[in-house]
Amino acid sequence: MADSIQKYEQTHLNEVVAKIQQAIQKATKDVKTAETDSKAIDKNFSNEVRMNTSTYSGMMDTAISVRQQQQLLNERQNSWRHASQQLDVLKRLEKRPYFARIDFHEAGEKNDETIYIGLGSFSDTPEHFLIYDWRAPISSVYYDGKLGNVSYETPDGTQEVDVKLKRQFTIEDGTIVTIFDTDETIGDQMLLQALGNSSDTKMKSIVSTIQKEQNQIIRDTHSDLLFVQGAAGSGKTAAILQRVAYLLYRYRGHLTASQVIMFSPNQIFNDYVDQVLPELGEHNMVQMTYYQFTKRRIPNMDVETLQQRFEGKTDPVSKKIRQLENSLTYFKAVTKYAKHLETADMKFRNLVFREKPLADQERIREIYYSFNENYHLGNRLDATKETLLKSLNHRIGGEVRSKWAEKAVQSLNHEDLEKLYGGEPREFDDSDKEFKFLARKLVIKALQPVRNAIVHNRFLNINAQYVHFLRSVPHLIHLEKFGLTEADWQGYVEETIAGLKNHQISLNNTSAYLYLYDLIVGKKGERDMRYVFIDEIQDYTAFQLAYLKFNYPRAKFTLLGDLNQSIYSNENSTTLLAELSTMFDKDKTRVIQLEKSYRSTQQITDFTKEILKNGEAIEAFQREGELPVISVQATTDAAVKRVQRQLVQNQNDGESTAIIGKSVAACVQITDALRAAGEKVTLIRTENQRLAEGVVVVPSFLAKGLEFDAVIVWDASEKTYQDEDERQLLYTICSRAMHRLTVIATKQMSPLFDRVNSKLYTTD
Ligand SMILES: Nc1ncnc2c1ncn2[C@@H]1O[C@H](COP(=O)(O)OP(=O)(O)OP(=O)(O)O)[C@@H](O)[C@H]1O
Repeated sequence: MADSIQKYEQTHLNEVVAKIQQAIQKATKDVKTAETDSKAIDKNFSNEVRMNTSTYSGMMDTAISVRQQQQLLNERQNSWRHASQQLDVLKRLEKRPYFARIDFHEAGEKNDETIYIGLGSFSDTPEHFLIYDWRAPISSVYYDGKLGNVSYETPDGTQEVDVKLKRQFTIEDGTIVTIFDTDETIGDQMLLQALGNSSDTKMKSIVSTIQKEQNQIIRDTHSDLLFVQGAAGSGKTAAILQRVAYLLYRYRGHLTASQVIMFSPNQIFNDYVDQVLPELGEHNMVQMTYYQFTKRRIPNMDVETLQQRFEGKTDPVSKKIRQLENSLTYFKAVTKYAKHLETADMKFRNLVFREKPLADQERIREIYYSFNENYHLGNRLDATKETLLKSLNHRIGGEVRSKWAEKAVQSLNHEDLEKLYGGEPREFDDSDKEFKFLARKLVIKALQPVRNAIVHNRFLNINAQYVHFLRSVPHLIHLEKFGLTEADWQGYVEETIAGLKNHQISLNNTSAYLYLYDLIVGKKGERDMRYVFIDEIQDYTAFQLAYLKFNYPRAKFTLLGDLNQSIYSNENSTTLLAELSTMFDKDKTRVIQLEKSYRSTQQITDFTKEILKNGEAIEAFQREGELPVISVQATTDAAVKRVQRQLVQNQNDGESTAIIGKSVAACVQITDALRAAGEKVTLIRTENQRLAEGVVVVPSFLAKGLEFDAVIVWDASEKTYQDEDERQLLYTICSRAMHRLTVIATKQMSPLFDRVNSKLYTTD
């Protein structure tokens, strides 16, 4: 790059930085003023607001003045919040004000325009922007096209511009380090530089190098369902995190981070991505795993964990049963069954008071079915509750005259009496009235648990109801279409009942159980949630997706996945796609395909994609590295030694390493062996652990979505990976590596590598 350009840009940068610094000074003052103002108001509050509650007008005055002070305080606090947010943005901009410049000509305008793009916007006068936020409509031009005519979307419609220059900068502490002029979407050089960095325990934002297809994902505002199918490492996760930031900016004032929820594969992944939005100056959205989403609603059950699900039964009948439970057919069966409950078969529990039924199941059933057919499940239940509460109130009179109440009043001590009288006047005409007063209070208190039980639907027998549903399945679904007999199913139902008795429930049953409960109580879902993101969609079932859609009825969905990375191999991810298309309006569905893989070197991507049978479409990003190594050792001991040698080499080359085993057991095996040999490694056993620095050992199902400089695949032997349907799992594991991949086996390599061209790896 010519020196004159470098000089020009550095001078411009210096001017901008100087203005930012001025703004920082002013913002710092504003924050202080707002702080002092708040304190002063607080002080005033105690000095000036006189509490006068002796007369009605005095009370009014006091109330008005409290309110005025409160309003003042709120205003000051708002301006404080605003000023400190502003200061935050400015401080971020001071270090790295922008990363790009574009020059363009807008149709109808006299002159060309130059704008600089950074993490936030900055202007010295209201109309004069020195930096544009990367999410501003015009910034889209930087990501979207080449030089020449480019269109971009604004809230007022599509605009055309003629782009004349696209320039990228790397800036460190106020100094320009590199400048690239480019006519590519985002010049490869800049991307190369970004991708050359080492892995980290936290994911970083990618705003300066967002690719064209990723930009489409980020800025889509029309689709109700945005489905992103992309190869491992194609930046799906990166793109959606920037998408959240974009949406928060685009709908500022109407959308908050709490109205955006992201479902991620496991807690480790949540932890891995939780810095991206703060780095972009935004609050994190709500983040959850599907397991957490369901588990919080049935705290007294042990819901099947990721590990149990991963290591679950693989016999043919269990597989078929899972296929059935995963399907939309099953979801519809629950819906149909619930509808049927409007006319018959609801299960109730007795409402018990003092060991006798206050209303027994029969009576409750009578009430429940006494309402006409216009009452649907939710309002039928509400009406039942109302009737039950009324009869509870009628009951009070009777109980006041009961023996137990009389006895209870007689045994009240002084302290109890004080409590029962509370602040109420104690003058009674006669002792009978006083007795009734006290007895009434005692009865109401004693009936409170029953009242709570009614309010909280505890008279529903949801467990029995669910079992009844399971038993009804053969009447609702043609089992033979799923290759199952009635006996297969009944066997499974018995197993589930036994589990429920021990407070154990599978994730599939949890979904159906909760859905049935929601229908019975007429739950309408969280209508406030506006955007739902689901990462690694291939690991969800159609049932779960339908249930999430039911839970967030007004939200737009962004689903990301790679049908080649389905790790619960026995579930069929292509059916998922077909079922998905029936759930959303076709006109409002958009599918975006990402084929380029950015995570790994060309050598690693070329190798991993050959593990797949249909991996041709995956395109490697041209970044050179060494060939993957396959190493088959004669004994386990030798294999462990081979791992140790690799660790030394990785460490010498500054590559952080993850050893990925298939199951927890395999990970424990290698961890123990390495520790016995004096190595320091961190074993990640459960999803609630955090990623640590240094060497980590991770089971495959927890490595989802993560990446590491170097990956050692532990025990890729024939005995470990044999099944055709483990191909995708192996692909997922290998595709976690950014720069170096070592595959280690004992005795015999897994046949799943047979189709990989031998030129694509070396052996030792
Ligand atoms: N435009 C980009 N600029 C810079 N880095 C990028 C870009 N796109 C993706 N990356 C990087 O590539 C790596 C892989 O991205 P990401 O984890 O989002 O992929 P993914 O599609 O979610 O992968 P997987 O399906 O394997 O979980 C990350 O390190 C990410 O930062």
